[in-house]
Amino acid sequence: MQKGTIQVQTENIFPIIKKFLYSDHDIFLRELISNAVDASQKLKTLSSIGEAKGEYGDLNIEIKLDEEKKTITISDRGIGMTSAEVEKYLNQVAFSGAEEFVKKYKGQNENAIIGKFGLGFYSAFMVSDKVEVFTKSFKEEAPAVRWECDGSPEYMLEETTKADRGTDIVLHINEESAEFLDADRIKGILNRFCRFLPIPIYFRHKEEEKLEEEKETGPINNTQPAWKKKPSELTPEDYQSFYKELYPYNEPPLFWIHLNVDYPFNLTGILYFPKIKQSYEIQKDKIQLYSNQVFVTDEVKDIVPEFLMLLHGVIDSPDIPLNVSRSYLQGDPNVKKINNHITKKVADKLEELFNKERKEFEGKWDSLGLFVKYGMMTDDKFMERGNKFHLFETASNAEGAEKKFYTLEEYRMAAETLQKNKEEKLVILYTTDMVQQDAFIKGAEAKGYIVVKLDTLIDPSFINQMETKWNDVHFNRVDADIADNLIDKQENLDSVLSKDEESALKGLFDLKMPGLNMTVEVKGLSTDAPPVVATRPEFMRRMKDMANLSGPMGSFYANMPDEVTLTVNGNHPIYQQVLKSDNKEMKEKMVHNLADLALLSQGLLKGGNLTNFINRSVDLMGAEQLAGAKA
Ligand SMILES: Nc1ncnc2c1ncn2[C@@H]1O[C@H](COP(=O)(O)OP(=O)(O)OP(=O)(O)O)[C@@H](O)[C@H]1O
Repeated sequence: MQKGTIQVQTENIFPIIKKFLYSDHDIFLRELISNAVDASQKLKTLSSIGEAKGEYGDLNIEIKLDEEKKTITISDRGIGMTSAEVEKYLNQVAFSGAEEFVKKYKGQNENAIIGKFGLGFYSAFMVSDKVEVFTKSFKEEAPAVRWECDGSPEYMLEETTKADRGTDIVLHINEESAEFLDADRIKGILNRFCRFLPIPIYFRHKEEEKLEEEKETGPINNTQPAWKKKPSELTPEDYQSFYKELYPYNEPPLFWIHLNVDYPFNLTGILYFPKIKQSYEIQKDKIQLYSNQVFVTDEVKDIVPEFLMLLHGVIDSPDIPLNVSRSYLQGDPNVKKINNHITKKVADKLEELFNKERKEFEGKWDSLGLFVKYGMMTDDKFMERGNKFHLFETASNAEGAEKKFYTLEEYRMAAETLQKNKEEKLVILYTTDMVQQDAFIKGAEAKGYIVVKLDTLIDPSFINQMETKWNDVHFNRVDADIADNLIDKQENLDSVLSKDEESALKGLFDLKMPGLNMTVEVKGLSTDAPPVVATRPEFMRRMKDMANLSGPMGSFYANMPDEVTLTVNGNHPIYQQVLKSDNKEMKEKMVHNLADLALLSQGLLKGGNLTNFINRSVDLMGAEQLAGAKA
């Protein structure tokens, strides 16, 4: 037997390491199993080049929990270690690593440290009072050895007997880590970190002694996950079922992108576009990051562009270290490259779908639109690509009307002659609510304008941003003005009324209503246009919309009265009667009702104003009936 002192100067590194790593003790299992996987794969490689002799048999890794003895054992049938290798790798490499760690980061901020350092083998001491290693090298002449250490720099190394090649790491779980003596807890960790490891992993614990039986039920991991296969080997069903494996409760994805890069960095993975019905359903952090099939994290913030966090799936890159942290990733040049690559691939895929299967693409626009718009807003490179396949969906309530989709260029071509304003900008008319704004949509369509639907949560910001990015385009909500004025061509419209009649009419509409700041104008619209149209200037309405969202400016705008323009249609026949009538009270009531009806259609008639309208309407009905009875 050999006793020795591990070559470190700092006497008490373990308390420090324990403290630093406190936040995620679970990873000890990932680290030790990763080592076991490495050892198994090294054996495969050595055997394939003829350096390890004979059949290597099965290379299964076994995790055994013994609640009574309070141990967790990780066993592999990999290359194992000779006595000299144990000295070298466990006493020198692993522990000098630990010492370096302490020297470098003592006294520093905890978050900055975790992730900059491979935790490796000594992470075993986060949860153990004592660690034993039984190992037998694949080199046949080498005897098996047992190594033991209680976390102090003293260790013990002796020859032992071990039937099989490989390594057993026995962790004597310490008092504070008793939680890991629970089978469900261990299963949970295995599921998280080891689900797609390339070597079969079996878990057994004392109460389920029958390992053979368990073997029949199969390993806990899928050793050949879809992303590791060639796209040509996979059917759409394979992709779908892999998605189901990752997210059992989700609806099937819309489509996917298989990533496969060798140069200048190594990356594989599958990204899925999920079905999203509403923007509030969006869940970020669904993409899982792996390093050689070892789960690293599902916080992919710095690897995947912000807007693509809406995607689901898996990214695997050995160029990303196991112990990633935010601060580490931000400084990593590979991460930036990976980021750009993913953005490009996603744009390629969308463009391809758009070009080859436009109908299908349009059918998925409800969900796709969110990614595309979000991407165009946050990433100028992506916007350049997106300009080609971003779609506007038409809004039409007309009977039998079919949904149409326009790219920006197509919209421009179709609307250019009618929808250019006096500054030569293309005016895109949109609705945020097809039901509420029905009358306005119909009015605009009657003039030959094309109204599109921009009714999702991100559309208001999308509109604002695209107006600055597409510099010859202006957006106008379809109810921002009467149809004649929507495009702002500054054409003069005359009514059939004389100047005197117009000002008399305008006077009648000089109504004072709390909470509303009204401007009245008399115009000559067509006779079948409504008698009064209430509109809200685009700018003010946007301000109000923003007010609902945030900040001190928000509450400033929220408290401002609603700006409304009442456009009185001088050509409407009803005014001939109104102007002729001597009944002042009746006239005033009618005019007020006409104004209220217009406000009602804009959702601006509230509170006392609404009550007055109801009462007045009841009054008017009575009066009319009475008038009818007299005659
Ligand atoms: N199960 C095992 N079988 C054979 N060798 C092992 C085993 N576990 C550890 N080793 C040896 O001990 C060395 C040190 O392990 P450790 O986990 O500390 O570092 P690492 O695996 O090299 O790097 P990392 O810090 O990324 O884990 C390994 O490189 C390997 O040579």
